[in-house]
Amino acid sequence: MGDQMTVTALADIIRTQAEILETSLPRHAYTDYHGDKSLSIARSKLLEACDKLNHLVTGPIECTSQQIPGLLTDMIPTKGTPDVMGIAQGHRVHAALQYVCHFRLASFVPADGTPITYEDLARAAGVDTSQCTRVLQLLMTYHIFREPGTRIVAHNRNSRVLLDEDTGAAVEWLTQESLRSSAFFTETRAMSRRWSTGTAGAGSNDIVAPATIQGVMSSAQHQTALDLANTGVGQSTVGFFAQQRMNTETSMKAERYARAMAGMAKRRQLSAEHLVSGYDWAALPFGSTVVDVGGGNGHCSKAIASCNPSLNFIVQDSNTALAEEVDVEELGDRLKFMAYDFFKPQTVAGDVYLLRRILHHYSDQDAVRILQAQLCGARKKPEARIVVMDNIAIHSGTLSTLEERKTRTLDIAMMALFNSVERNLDGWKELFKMADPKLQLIKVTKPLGSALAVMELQLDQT
Ligand SMILES: C[S@@+](CC[C@H](N)C(=O)[O-])C[C@H]1O[C@@H](n2cnc3c(N)ncnc32)[C@H](O)[C@@H]1O
Repeated sequence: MGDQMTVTALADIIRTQAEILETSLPRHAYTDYHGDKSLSIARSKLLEACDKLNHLVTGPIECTSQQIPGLLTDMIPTKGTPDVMGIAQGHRVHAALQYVCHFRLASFVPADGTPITYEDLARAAGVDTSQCTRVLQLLMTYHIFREPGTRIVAHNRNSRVLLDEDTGAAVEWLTQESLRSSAFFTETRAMSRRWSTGTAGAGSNDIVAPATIQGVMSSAQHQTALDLANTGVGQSTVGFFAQQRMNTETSMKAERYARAMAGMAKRRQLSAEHLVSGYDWAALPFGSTVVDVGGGNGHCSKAIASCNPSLNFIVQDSNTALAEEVDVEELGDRLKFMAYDFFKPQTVAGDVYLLRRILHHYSDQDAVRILQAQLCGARKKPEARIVVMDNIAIHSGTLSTLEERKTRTLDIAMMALFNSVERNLDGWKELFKMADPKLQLIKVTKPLGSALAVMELQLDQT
């Protein structure tokens, strides 16, 4: 769907696709298409057309061509999302959400949809009534909370998701740490460029740092925007996770991060159900052991184990506190937790080493170290597989703009948080080759509705 389409042509697409969804699915359940590909396609066509329509009607900026001569005609044909100024102000909305999460406003609004006055809500949350009202009224324009009468507020479908502890933690983390890291995004890039010693990417104005600050410089070059936002120049460059073990505040952040990850995983596109369907677990020999590396609270292993009674699972993670979270009692001895640092040589001789949502957090250099550590285990059994479930970045223009936007957003998040990257298939192949030239990618599957692909790897024994 190009930018050349007319408003009415887009409206026609919207009508056709909307009718397909409305006649096939219950109201408000347009994501519940249960593996029906045609409904999934109808939904994505509908959303794509809405986005294009919005873009076309809004234009690049909310002003008239008289105010800025030539601007509208120059800019409408370019690819992009509507209203540049609007996008540039997105952080105001994030600030409002941050406020709501910090003061737990959602928890004081009755969950059953009955309203509460702004005054009562503010009193319960211990905040200023006027501030709280202004914050909520902005969010209402984004369909988060509703105002069913004068000076009262109630939950709607969107605001209610904040009541879920994990989802609430995800929104809080995104609007706090993650938002802060975004604010330092360009500064971090500029800093590492300025302090480069004149090699790749350095410009003629680059400063060669004096020897006295070499230590700070080399650590600063590896700093992420998140490090800079949290600790300042040259401080704590050992990475987000390690940094979180430093004190009470950071351990609280670590807990919130873990919860936030669980919250993100609750989105359908990241559901563990795609891992269950995306790999032929039933084909593994009876009694096989799946090693869930960086498996967190074991929710993925639990989902696979429930459908594959002949398999055993070892969930490894550096944060063993996560093991407390998920009830795995019904699986008995089939699922065990183990403290493990995935940069250290793997000691368990498993049949499958599962790395789900691990490698995309790391630069190529560190991701190679993680893979090589797992190969120490994989070499113990000739048939052992490594299964990587992660995002595969798409080539520009191959999917809808909305799908591409998700991948590109994640890519920037990875750069800001971890100095890492969302890899396309060639990038993944290159990474595997760097880990070991004998490590072969034997299968790639992308389950319907999943944001992540399943990549199966095996060491070539010849
Ligand atoms: C994004 S979560 C992914 C969790 C799980 N695999 C999933 O797909 O939901 C990353 C996990 O890696 C763990 N982790 C981080 N650094 C680690 C390390 N050095 N060794 C082992 N686990 C680590 C974190 O505690 C967290 O549980």
